[in-house]
Amino acid sequence: MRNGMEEEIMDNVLEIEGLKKEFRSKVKSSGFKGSLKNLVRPDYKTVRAVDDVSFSVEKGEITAFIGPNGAGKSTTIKLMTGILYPDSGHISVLGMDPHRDRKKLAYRIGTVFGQKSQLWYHLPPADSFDLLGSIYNMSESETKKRVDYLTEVFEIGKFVNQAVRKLSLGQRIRCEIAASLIHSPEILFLDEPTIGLDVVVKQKIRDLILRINRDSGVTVFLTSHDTGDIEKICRRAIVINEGQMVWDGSVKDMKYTLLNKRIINVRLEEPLDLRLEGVDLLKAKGHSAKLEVDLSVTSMKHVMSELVNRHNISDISISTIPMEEVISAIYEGGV
Ligand SMILES: Nc1ncnc2c1ncn2[C@@H]1O[C@H](COP(=O)(O)OP(=O)(O)OP(=O)(O)O)[C@@H](O)[C@H]1O
Repeated sequence: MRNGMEEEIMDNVLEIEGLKKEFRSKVKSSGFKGSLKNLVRPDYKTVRAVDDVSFSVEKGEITAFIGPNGAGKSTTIKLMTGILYPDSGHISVLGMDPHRDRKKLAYRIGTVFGQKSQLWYHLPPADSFDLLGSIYNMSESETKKRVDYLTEVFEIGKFVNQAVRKLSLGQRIRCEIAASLIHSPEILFLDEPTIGLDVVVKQKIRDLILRINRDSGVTVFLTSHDTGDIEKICRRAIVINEGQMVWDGSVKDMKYTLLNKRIINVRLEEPLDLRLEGVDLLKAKGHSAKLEVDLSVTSMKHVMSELVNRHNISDISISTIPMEEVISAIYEGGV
C-alpha cells in the first residue's frame, strides 16, 4: 500500500527542481570590420535562459506560465517536453525524464505551439487527425471514436473537411487543439493559444480548454500574454522573469494581496474634494472621479467614510487593480 508521501508524489504530474539552462550565442559586431571579426574571431555571450527554476504541478491543474518576452518560458517548456536538455536540475514529467524518455512521453502529452502547426497545411484537418491516430498507434475505430468526440466538442464539423489553408485562424486553432488531444494526453502544453483571435473566438477557446479539463482531467500548462486567458481559465500562475521565478501562487492572490490596491469609481452630486494619504486621484471629469487606494497606507473603511461625510454619492463601484497592471508590476520588480 502506498503511504501519504508517495500519494503526494504520484499526484504531481510535473516536478521541476533547480532547473538551469544557458545558451551561448555570437555577439554580432556591425560594419565591415565587425563582419570580418564575426567571421574570424567571433565574441560570444552567455544567456542564462532558465536560472534555478523549481515548481510542481498537480494532476488536473490549469497553470498559467507567464513572463515578459525573453523571460525563459519557451525554454522551460522545451525542457519539459524533452526538446532541450538542461544544464543542471531535475525534471520529471509523468514520472519520466523528458529528454531520455522523449518518445514514450510524446504518447502522453499534447502540445500546441502558436507558430508551429501539427496539421498538414494542404490537407483537411480530418485527414491530419487520421494520420495522427496512426502515428499514435491507435486503431481505426479508436481514432474515429475520438475524432467524432472532439469534432462535436470543438464544433468543427462544418470545416473539418476543408484544407487547413482555407480555414480562418480561429477555426485552425480549434482544429490544432483538437489534434493535440487525439491521443488523449494527460498533460496539454499550450503556447499562446488565443494570440491574434477576436474576443468571441478567444472566449470560445477558453471555454473549450475548461471543458476538456473538466471532462477528462487533463492538466493544462499554458503560456500567454493575454491577461484574459490567465484570469478566465487559470487558478494558478507561475511568473518568470530573466530566467527566475518571481511568483508562484493563485491568480486570485496575485490580484488581491500582491498589489494591495483598490480602484474606486465614483459619481457625485458635486465635484470631488478629497485629499487623503494613500489615495491617488487617477481621473476626474465633472462630477465623476477614479481613485486608487493604497491599502498599505489607509483603509477602505476610512476612505469610504470620508467620501460619505463630504459628498452626496450618486453611484460608486470598487474594484481591484486590472490584471495587466498587477503583472507589469511583478515584471518590473515592484512587488
Ligand atoms: N536557441 C537559443 N540560442 C540562444 N539564445 C536563446 C535560444 N533560445 C532562447 N534563447 C534566449 O534565452 C532567453 C529566453 O528565451 P525564451 O524563448 O525561453 O523566452 P520566452 O519567455 O519564451 O519569450 P517570448 O515570450 O518572447 O516567447 C532569451 O534571452 C533568448 O534570446
